[in-house]
Amino acid sequence: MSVANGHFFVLAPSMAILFLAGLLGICWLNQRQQRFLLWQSMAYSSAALPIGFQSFATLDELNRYAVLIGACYLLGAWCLAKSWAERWQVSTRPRVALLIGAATLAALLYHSHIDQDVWVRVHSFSIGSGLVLLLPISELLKKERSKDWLDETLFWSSLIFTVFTIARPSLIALLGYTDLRAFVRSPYWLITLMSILLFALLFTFLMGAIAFRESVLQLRKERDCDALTQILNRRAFHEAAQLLLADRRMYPVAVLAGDIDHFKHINDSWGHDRGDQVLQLVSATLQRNVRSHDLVARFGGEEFVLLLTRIDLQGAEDLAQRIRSQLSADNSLLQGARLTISFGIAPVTGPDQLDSALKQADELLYDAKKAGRDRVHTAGILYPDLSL
Ligand SMILES: Nc1nc2c(ncn2[C@@H]2O[C@H](COP(=O)(O)OP(=O)(O)OP(=O)(O)O)[C@@H](O)[C@H]2O)c(=O)[nH]1
Repeated sequence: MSVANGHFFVLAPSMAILFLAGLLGICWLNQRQQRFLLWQSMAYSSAALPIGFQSFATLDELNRYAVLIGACYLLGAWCLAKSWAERWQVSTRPRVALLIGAATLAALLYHSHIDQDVWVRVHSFSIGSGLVLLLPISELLKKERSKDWLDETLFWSSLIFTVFTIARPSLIALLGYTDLRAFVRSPYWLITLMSILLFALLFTFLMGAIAFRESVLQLRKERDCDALTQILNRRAFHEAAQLLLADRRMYPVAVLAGDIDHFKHINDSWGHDRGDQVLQLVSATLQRNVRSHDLVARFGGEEFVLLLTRIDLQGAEDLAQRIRSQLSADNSLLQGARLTISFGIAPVTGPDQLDSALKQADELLYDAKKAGRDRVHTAGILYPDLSL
């Protein structure tokens, strides 16, 4: 690559990095949640400008603007560190980063205006940027890392890039490329450009893939979960229940239909917000009492459904009674009043029979309400008709 090959070719690497910056910026603008995309976009923009300038500059101009160029690269390194930190939820230690930046700029100033030495400048800049990148990595090492393969790849790529940033001048010197007189046409600059471009592509791919997966997970959660209580909604319950019921090892299975008693009265007396808190308390209590392979769902209003696996009807009834007594003992939300709930319980004998089991549990729940509420009615047991 040389200036003689035309302006476009010389500017191609910086344009490519600017293009990636734009791409990441657009991705961030679309949902404005994953800020690591924004920081990465800013990192690429900060690096693309000096790369473009250096592709044209003479050695004399490089000496004159060394501090400005260094400041842009350092800012880019800090933005990239910030994007990793944002993803890992760690600090970039801004004060330490500022100190490293100041020391690097001082070295660049000295070796560009007092004792001109391009090699020392190149080394100072590489070490300074590398140390800034190392800050979030060292913070991440203090806490437990995610075992997810994309996050693991991001961590190792970040570490390799940081080590490479620090050691790049020495590595290129090992190849014998130490002549920096015609800087922009030197093999040093070519190798540097190519490696920056490759890493920029790698990080764009990784961060893009992480952002895409997060968005899909978020959408799936919004589709499957009730917004207020964060438990399954009716549609997701049916989908998950069919999967569970197809596994013979899960039997015996019982379905519980639960309904908070006099919920309208709770809303009317304590307000709708308190009603919402009661719904959250009930769903938390239900979840606390079931096992990991059981299902808890809100079917709407104050109506909940549980699918309990590897449990007989007696066990399911004991569990419903336990939930009932835990809720009525908790008077944190309804001072001076008891929070009660009624349940109907029916067995499920196969995937095709879920709907009829739900219907039966609903009828038993209706009977429990009629019989005075705050009680559990289980299939196969005759209860006295208290409504008479
Ligand atoms: N706070 C709150 N209230 C809700 C929500 N969804 C439904 N409701 C209210 O829940 C109440 C349900 O009232 P009803 O169906 O009469 O039931 P109930 O008062 O519990 O009576 P029983 O079930 O017979 O004991 C209605 O007033 C709805 O407005 C919600 O998401 N939040």
